[in-house]
Amino acid sequence: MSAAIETCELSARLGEEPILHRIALNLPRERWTSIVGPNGAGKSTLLRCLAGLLPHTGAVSVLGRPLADWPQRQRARQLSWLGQNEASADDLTVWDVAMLGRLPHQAWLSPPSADDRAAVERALRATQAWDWRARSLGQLSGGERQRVLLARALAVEAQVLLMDEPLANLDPPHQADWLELVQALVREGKTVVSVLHEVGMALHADELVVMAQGRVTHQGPCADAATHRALEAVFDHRIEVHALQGQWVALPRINPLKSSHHAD
Ligand SMILES: Nc1ncnc2c1ncn2[C@@H]1O[C@H](COP(=O)(O)OP(=O)(O)OP(=O)(O)O)[C@@H](O)[C@H]1O
Repeated sequence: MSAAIETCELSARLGEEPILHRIALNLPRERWTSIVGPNGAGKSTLLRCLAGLLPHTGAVSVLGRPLADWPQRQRARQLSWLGQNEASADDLTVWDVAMLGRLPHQAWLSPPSADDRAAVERALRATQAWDWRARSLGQLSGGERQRVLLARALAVEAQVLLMDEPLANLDPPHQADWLELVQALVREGKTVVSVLHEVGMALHADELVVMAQGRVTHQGPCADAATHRALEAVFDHRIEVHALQGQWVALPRINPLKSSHHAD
């Protein structure tokens, strides 16, 4: 299957600091890929490079075309972005925030079309944010706000969605909703690439990219034993991957000596 995103010798710096080191990736189309790894591994930096938000060296191509060759608006229609702790205008209404996702579809200063309004409604309903559409973003809780930002990313109706920590602040039912949403997007033929700290959630993806110290240490299907071993290794064997009721789960590995006082 052809790649949604390919990188070759991708390197990036933040300030003077080299952060990503010659990353080669091939992320399949119509699949969900999760990027995991310890704090500071460079996951967000990689995702920002894939989105064209950070200067880098080496090559990145999206849907078979080098990132730099895409006209900006066209790229913004094909590549949707949900960032981590994004600053957004608190006084905008939820409806207006979601409508920002339609900007790449709109002519300069023209009002939203019926298609734009329909896409925004679908997106707000999909994240159960529709009832808040007249409220301002600043009046929402962290998790509610995250669902509105997710709706904005969905409203783009892009072919490829890049999401950095999309589960931040979401309670368990809404995390499960997010999983179903991503699976539905993939069934529709979209490609999703997410950075996730919740390893158990990441294991629901089709593919896993494991990162440490600015490098990819493993890429493979989530169901593969080799992927599980790479995951356990990158987290210093402080987690163990097990099968449970048809799902993969990551359990913390607790040192019995250190925790023995709990049993006293
Ligand atoms: N402005 C900066 N200048 C230099 N180094 C930076 C800068 N911003 C971030 N870094 C460093 O870059 C590295 C990669 O950061 P990045 O946010 O990509 O990691 P991450 O894997 O997403 O981490 P986390 O899991 O903690 O979110 C970290 O070691 C971080 O300290």
